[in-house]
Amino acid sequence: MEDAKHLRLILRDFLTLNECKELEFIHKSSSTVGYRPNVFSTTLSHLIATNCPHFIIPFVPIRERLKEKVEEFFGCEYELFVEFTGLISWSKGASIGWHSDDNRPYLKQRDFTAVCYLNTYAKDFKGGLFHFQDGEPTTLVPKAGDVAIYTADISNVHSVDEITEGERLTLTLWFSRDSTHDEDAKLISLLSENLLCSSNNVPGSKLPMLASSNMYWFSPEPVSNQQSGFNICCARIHLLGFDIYSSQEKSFFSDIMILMEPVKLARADELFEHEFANILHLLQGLGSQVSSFLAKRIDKTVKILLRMAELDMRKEIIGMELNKIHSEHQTMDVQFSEQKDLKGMFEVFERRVTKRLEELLYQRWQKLDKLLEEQIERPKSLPKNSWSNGSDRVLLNQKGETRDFDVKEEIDLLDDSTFLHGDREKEEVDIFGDGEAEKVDIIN
Ligand SMILES: O=C(O)CCC(=O)C(=O)O
Ligand SMILES: [Fe+2]
Repeated sequence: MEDAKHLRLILRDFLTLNECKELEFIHKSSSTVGYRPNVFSTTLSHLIATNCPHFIIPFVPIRERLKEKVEEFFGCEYELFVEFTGLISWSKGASIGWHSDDNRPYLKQRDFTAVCYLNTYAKDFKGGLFHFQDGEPTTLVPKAGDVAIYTADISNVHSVDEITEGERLTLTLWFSRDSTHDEDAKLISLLSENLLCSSNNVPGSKLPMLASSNMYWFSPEPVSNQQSGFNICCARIHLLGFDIYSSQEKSFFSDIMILMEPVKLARADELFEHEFANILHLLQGLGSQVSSFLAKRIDKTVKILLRMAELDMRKEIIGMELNKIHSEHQTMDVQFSEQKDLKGMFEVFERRVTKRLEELLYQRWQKLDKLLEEQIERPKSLPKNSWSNGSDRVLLNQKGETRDFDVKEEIDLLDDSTFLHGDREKEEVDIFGDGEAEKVDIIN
């Protein structure tokens, strides 16, 4: 970095692994689709908007420490302002070509960048190496805890290789000398609005808001050989070691209605009491809801929860794998004791467990995917005799005239077993029995 033309600073182990894990947990439970394909982000304003402001707590000391480092390294005479803070994850297929971080007119306020790596190249993902176009170092290999700090201008043009496997996670901050771009000011105003709107007396007011319905992941994994979409929320709930319980359905995967119906959160044989509006809501509630059962300090709890969840999931799979190996090879003990290279043996076992973990999750996701497709394809028909004639629904025909809908006979002109008395809002039917198809909107 000693090159004055390319001011940059690489700090090793700036964050502890626990800090990395904690931020990862927050991202996994709260992220939303990002600014580009295969990118997810969790911004602080998103956390406030979804009623999870407590998740900001772990960011605060990290932001402060980073700001001090940046001010010190660049010899800033005046205080800097954090312009943006976000957790950003890139999954397979994401990359970014040569650019500087202030390369748009609306980004000119960005003076310095800090990228904290929250997970590790080769261990958690493949691809995703960072390169500077000029000067030293040329390539950075992301490692959990390390930070890269550089100026946001053209003296630090950089790129990131395409992710080829796994998910790469960073905490990215931009700093500005311009106080009008102070992220804190925006956050404080959002927080005060949020406080004004929520009442502590209302039960459940501390619960997260519904997530946006675009929390969807279109996985480019070759597993299903197609760009199939599956719900990242389910995947993430399971990755975090929890289960979903629906009072409507005994078995979670028996019906995709779970996306639309109230659900509860479960872990092992513990069922948490609160009922969430749907699975998206539950995912957001995961951190805050469970934490209140266990401890007051959210940051500590999240760490504990994360570790428990990981251990549980691993333990379960290790147990299953061992049983399988045992039944496959009655002579397992002999085989193992013959192994001299214990480390090698452990690595093989680890790989096997990890592979099994991935397979299991994919199986679940694929099953869910199939159910989702079935649900979409299944016509929403109701048996004719399940509704009574003389309905008081109001119809709007193509001419814009409204009239009461007095059902005599409903003819399925589309031949798709879909009748007006499904919950479709538009249908083409011969509603008055004169052989003429009418396009109608149902008003209520
Ligand atoms: O994640 C990184 O290593 C850098 C990302 C980057 O260049 C950007 O978001 O502008
Ligand atoms: Fe960049």
